[in-house]
Amino acid sequence: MSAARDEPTSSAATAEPTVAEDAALARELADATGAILLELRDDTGPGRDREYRGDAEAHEFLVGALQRHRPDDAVLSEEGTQDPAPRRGAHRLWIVDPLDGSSGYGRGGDEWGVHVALVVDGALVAGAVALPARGELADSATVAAVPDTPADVERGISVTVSRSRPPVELRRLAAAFPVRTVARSAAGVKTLAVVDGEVDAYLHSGGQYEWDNAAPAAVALGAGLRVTRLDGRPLPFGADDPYSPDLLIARPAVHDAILDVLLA
Ligand SMILES: Nc1ncnc2c1ncn2[C@@H]1O[C@H](COP(=O)(O)O)[C@@H](OP(=O)(O)O)[C@H]1O
Ligand SMILES: [Mg+2]
Repeated sequence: MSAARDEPTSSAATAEPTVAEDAALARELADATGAILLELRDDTGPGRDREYRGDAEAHEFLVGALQRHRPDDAVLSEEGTQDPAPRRGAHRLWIVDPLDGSSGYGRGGDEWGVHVALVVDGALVAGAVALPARGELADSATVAAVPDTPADVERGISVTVSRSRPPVELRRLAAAFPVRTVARSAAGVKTLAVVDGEVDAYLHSGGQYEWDNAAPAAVALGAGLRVTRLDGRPLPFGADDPYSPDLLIARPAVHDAILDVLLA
């Protein structure tokens, strides 16, 4: 994450929000979108109608608020246009998932969230994840650091994975050391389980999009976790095609232990 943009500037012409200001805005808007979703949940019965209304109303509020607060910035939202032309080459691009885990939201569980992230010149600089039904809210600037304690592979590693689409790589990991699998819905729920120290790693493969993982990645990086693709490369953000097939989020010692197995 860039520190240089935190430097104060005296020139109004070049003034741009600081990283801390952008992270605070991400947090404020994730929280406010979450409040709208909680109210809608309480006003509607479980089912597809709640899910579709949640997606649509969260998108409308969140994208409208970003346009008011940051009128010069581009926005990529899961529920918005997928045409890359309006955001191609944008200096500042917000990547948002107004409702991640929407089917769980429709059913009435607590595994869903709101993602708000900012990419500047292709680099992920700020983000926030709200898990309103779980009372959790985290942003990249204020999240506490996760201690990089050693990976005790002999005792085993806990890995959180998609409830509906667990990664095939689990089998290779389980052949190398004991693995405790924790199935959860929603990328933000799984990421905050690593940030909170409840599990050692979040592993996903088989498909995802930048709106699913940009804000979780920003919060994880802010907490000192390592975030990469399963081949060890950093996750790219702001591409024309927002498809983002796989990821691994873990503290560095655990990340090394897992990639040692996956890349062997
Ligand atoms: N194989 C896949 N292809 C496309 N998207 C996927 C996917 N696996 C997970 N996702 C998306 O990643 C998010 C988290 O998924 P999961 O809960 O399974 O971990 C969900 O976003 P949405 O709920 O916003 O659609 C889901 O649609
Ligand atoms: Mg999503």
